[in-house]
Amino acid sequence: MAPKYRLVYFNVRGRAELTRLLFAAADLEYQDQRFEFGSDQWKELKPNTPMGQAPLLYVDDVALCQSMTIARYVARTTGLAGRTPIEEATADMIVDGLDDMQRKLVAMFNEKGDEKKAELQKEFVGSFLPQFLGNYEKLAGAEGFFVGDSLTWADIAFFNLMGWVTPMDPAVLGGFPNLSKVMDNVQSQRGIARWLKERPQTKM
Ligand SMILES: N[C@@H](CCC(=O)N[C@@H](CS)C(=O)NCC(=O)O)C(=O)O
Repeated sequence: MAPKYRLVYFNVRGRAELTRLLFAAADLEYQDQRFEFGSDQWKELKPNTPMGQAPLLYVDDVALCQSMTIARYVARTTGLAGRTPIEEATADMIVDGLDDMQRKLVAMFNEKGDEKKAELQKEFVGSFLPQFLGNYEKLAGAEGFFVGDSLTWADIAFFNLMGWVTPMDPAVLGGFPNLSKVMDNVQSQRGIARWLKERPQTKM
């Protein structure tokens, strides 16, 4: 019998959205259970989770935590992790590299001081981002896939993280044709296109 999947997270995109996109891409049924931050439901569940944090993915009775472990597991289960060990490692490299950008974004968004925030933004937009995207542009093929000639979780993870960046500058990928193609490939994938239309409108 096929396993039952239940994803538990807060009512935001945050650290669960990559997994939701993967389920959508594979058209794999799962329960998308959402709590409010600080809710009684979460307070009750927290002590009974492996590390006291969400997201969690329950695969039948097995509880997995750590967002990237969960996403990688779903990518493997759905054939989106790469076809060979070297393809899998290449996809992992792209995904792990995104963490550098994510840490910068989180630091910037969490910064409370106006002056410091402006300084971080200036460094991000003026220096970090062009260099980062320049590297990723070379890693994406002209067909718009980071690995081989078909969609993997690397493409989906890139698309997902760019959701934080494009609201700041919608034209940010203007000079990056391969990366623009990655974005098109992901958002036009049937299951993902449907999820993007129907997903709850929440905070990032
Ligand atoms: N490294 C973990 C971090 C998980 C994490 O920080 N989760 C936060 C929400 S984004 C959380 O569970 N906060 C509620 C709490 O700690 O009670 C992952 O990637 O899953």
